[in-house]
Amino acid sequence: MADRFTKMHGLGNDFVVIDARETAVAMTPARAHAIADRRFGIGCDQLILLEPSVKADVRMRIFNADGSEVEACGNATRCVATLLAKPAVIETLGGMLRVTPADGGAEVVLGEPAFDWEAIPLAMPMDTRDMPVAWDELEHGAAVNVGNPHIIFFVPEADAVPLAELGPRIESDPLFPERVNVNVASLDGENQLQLRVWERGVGLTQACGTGACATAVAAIRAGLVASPVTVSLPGGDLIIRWAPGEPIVMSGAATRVFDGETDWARFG
Ligand SMILES: N[C@@H](CCC[C@H](N)C(=O)O)C(=O)O
Repeated sequence: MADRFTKMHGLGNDFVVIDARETAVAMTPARAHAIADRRFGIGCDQLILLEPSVKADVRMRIFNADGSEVEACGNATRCVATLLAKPAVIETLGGMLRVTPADGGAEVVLGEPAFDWEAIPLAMPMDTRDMPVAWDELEHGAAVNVGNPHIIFFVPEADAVPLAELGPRIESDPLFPERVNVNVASLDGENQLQLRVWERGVGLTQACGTGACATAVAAIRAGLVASPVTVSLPGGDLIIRWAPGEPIVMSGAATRVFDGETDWARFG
């Protein structure tokens, strides 16, 4: 039997989106991992499963390429918003997201960021504005949870950081009981940041929407920039708006690549 999916990306962060709102598709970490595999599967950074929701217009489940099911994905949320093609509320493990499709992309209203060490979560109490931590040249991170956990390092030159080496070490450090997404950012003009992200459960990606949100929030909190902030990632730019006590708003592009058919049974 042919099963349908849509291949999409948000600034090069790519997804296999399965619309299971009418016909259920069983998903397990092993199956998601097999589908995401770029050699033997379809290939993607995240697998996105759309299911019916009793609380919102749709429920969006997010699986990283390693098969782990996670709470949030900013770029995929914009992609799903364009598929829904009208203003909607999307239920995720990380909270309810309000989305509005816009020309070539979408605007997403995420919840308010969390800063308490327990909410990141961290393994021990710590000031999340300026953490007394260091992994080689990456020191004094800031931690923010925007539905999923992030650590952010502000550095003179984001491109110069050996993130492929430091990212996996930090992601799996015991300080982060649920692992962490690792962001390195540098100031790139007034209210502009350059960002690279090592994503939990994936590795280096072309863009990370929640990473852009967490980094902009940490930079605003540190007084480095003012909202709105332009965050430039290897795959393109996102605009992030935020003020203390308010939800984060992210705007950016979303791209439909192709509609495909397969047989989910071949992925276990
Ligand atoms: N690419 C995403 C983030 C996906 C989830 C992340 N890897 C995690 O494990 O939390 C984005 O655009 O936000």
